[in-house]
Amino acid sequence: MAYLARMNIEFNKNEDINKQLVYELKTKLKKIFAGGGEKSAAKQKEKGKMLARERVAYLIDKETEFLEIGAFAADGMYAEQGGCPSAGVICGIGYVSGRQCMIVANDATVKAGAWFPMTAKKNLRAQEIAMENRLPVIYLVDSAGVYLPMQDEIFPDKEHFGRMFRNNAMMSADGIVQISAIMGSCVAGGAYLPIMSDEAMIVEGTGSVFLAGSYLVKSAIGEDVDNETLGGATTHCEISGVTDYKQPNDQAALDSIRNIMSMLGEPQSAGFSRVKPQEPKLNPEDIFGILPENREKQYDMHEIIYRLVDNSEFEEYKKEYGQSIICGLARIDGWAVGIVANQRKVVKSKKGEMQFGGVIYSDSADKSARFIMNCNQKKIPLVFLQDVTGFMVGSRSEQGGIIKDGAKMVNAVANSVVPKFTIVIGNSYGAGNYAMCGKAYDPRLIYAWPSAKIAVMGGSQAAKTLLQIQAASLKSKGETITPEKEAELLKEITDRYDSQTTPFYAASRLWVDGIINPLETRKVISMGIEAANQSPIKRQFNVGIIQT
Ligand SMILES: CC(C)=CC(=O)SCCNC(=O)CCNC(=O)[C@H](O)C(C)(C)COP(=O)(O)OP(=O)(O)OC[C@H]1O[C@@H](n2cnc3c(N)ncnc32)[C@H](O)[C@@H]1OP(=O)(O)O
Repeated sequence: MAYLARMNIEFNKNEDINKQLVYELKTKLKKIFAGGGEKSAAKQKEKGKMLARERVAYLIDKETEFLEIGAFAADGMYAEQGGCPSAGVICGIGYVSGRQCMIVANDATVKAGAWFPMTAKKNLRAQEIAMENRLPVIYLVDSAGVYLPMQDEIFPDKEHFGRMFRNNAMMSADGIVQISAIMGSCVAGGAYLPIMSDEAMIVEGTGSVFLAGSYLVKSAIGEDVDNETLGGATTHCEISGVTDYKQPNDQAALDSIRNIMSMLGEPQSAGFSRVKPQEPKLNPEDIFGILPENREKQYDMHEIIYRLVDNSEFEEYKKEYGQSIICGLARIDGWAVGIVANQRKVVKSKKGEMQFGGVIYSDSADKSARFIMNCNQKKIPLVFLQDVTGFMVGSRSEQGGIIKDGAKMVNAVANSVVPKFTIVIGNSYGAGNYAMCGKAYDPRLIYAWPSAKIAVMGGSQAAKTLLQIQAASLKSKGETITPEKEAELLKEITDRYDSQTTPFYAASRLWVDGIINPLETRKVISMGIEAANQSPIKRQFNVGIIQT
């Protein structure tokens, strides 16, 4: 009874804190959804324009989900420039006339939709998702081009603005549909994008598209001309032939896109297995009470898995072996998935030794590599549930060949041809982030729970490591570090690490596609597999050279 009472107290405490984190997430999102603010929104409205989020809401099918990508992009990154909510562009997967597509909508309330460095990263991520899944792309364009004060960070490099048009061309050649609506000023860099789409429509009176606006034309060649004459709907639909359809207002342009989308031919199918979806038998709301409020504490990851999968049924692979990672088959919203999840409670190794929770050992890496290969063989999409502190360190582990077993797992993850989805539940530290399909390993989608922490190592670990390096360096010069200086340094490093380890820090830099309420996890994975199912696997699964 005492144990149960203690469990209840823990459960309630976890529940309070995890629900509070979700509340904070919603509050932050609400602020971000306000874009560039009321004054700026009113200016757009005066021109008769809809706001970017209103356009997206009007475009998508009623009562369908919109899976937003990068809502937190750039959050807190450009304070000096007055901020750049959602990096000034709304991106996400939505349903238009029954078809899943990628929607990219510039937010003109944020510096006239000009591109900051994170705007480029986000646009390219949206295109990457579209390309991998062969999703049609709808661009609702309203952009002043490069954010001029930061041009050196946006303009010429491979992952900068120019890559967008390169991708437009490559996608078009690859048969991926792209439709654009010019719904505001599209200047310079902003001008190519719609015209490189398959077809572009333009809104009369508010839409304009030109390589240089009236100010630049005046300074470059001395011509006095207004923006409407330079590149308005009449110029481009009647004189230049640059745009394909003239629309009287935003609503008409969006209706026209819906009409075009309704006529697309059927997509191909990758043939992933799906049966009738079932809700989990165990209540997903319990996750709030099971997930410890503190990232150091243990819990049984099985309990989370049972609350994410259909009918709470999980076919566990090598259950008794390499237990610090849990592998197994299940269904999520009807889709067959192979789950690879870090176990966060202490487990026993095959030799009966205790293994720390959240740590990858030789046996668990070896098991995971084989399970991942199996899923590739069977065309089953992979889902990684991350709560990992890294690979096991120390002489015993090194002598046991942890590097070669870890390399095997990394190899299998990197070479997987089935789509991969990653949910960062708790810690995502060190090479554990890589082996568990962090952003560098091409997950089709990667989302974090508000409880996530992403860094090369935990704050206090990093501080102690750095301190030892510094102390050794001083010692080699015949100096010592005072206890006061040591304490000051420890605090400074821990604070910096802690501030950089939050899910918000990660999401603002697009290390993850977003932060979600744990209850949204099934939806994210299901929509992700539905998208991936439109892109047949082209490559034969083959791992590189692995050490046995
Ligand atoms: C990629 C390549 C090859 C090239 C490029 O992209 S170069 C970029 C060239 N772009 C321009 O020259 C556009 C300049 N902007 C404009 O002409 C106008 O802003 C507009 C016609 C696009 C929109 O006019 P609107 O009256 O609706 O909005 P503004 O009041 O003018 O602007 C709102 C807000 O945004 C700032 N802004 C606008 N464009 C840029 C930009 N390109 N870079 C930096 N900042 C920009 C503008 O200063 C204003 O800021 P505040 O709200 O802080 O005053």
